[in-house]
Amino acid sequence: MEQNGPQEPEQNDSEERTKKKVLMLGLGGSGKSSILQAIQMNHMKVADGEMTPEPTEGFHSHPCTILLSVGGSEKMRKYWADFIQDCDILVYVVDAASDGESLKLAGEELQHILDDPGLDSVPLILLANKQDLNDAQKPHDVLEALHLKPESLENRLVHEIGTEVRHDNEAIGLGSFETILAEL
Ligand SMILES: Nc1nc2c(ncn2[C@@H]2O[C@H](COP(=O)(O)OP(=O)(O)OP(=O)(O)O)[C@@H](O)[C@H]2O)c(=O)[nH]1
Ligand SMILES: [Mg+2]
Repeated sequence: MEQNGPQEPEQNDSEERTKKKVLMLGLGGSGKSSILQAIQMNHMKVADGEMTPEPTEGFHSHPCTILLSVGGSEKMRKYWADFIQDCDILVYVVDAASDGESLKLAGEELQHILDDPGLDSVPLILLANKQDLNDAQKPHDVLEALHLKPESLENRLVHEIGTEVRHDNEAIGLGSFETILAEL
């Protein structure tokens, strides 16, 4: 196909391979897209404050990280397993204010993923999102409510972080999330 616009810069494959691949999963409506958007907005705010001529690139193209989020509807969950190849860090987002049934389902879906041998010993970051809501459970209680097999957690690093994203993209907890990501 004929290209009118400027040529895309050639992708440096070896550079891409050194980036950590972070897979973000979670049931539909848990807040994955909101979290990604808030992270991108925060990076741009930093760029504005520093009078950088161009906005800082969003989290998707963070220098050391490729963050991939996959939809969590029932239809999309069938494809989760297709994305876990070469995943270095798994991020699981849970609506901490959801009812017992939804937490149970969130736990079953995560257990299914953790049972995949490809994810053996891959670190897990649990984001207990929607902490702003009155009935939100604390991160550790959310982890307990997922009823994961103890052996699934024994052989991997697990971090639990409470997060909240407001409509104006004001976000709490994402700073700790990014710090942990950078350290893993
Ligand atoms: N109160 C509150 N609402 C949130 C928070 N995070 C996300 N939401 C809301 O929850 C709804 C679902 O958020 P999304 O970010 O679309 O969820 P998702 O995980 O990307 O959902 P799928 O793409 O369907 O898998 C939206 O209405 C968000 O505004 C939060 O921390 N607190
Ligand atoms: Mg989404």
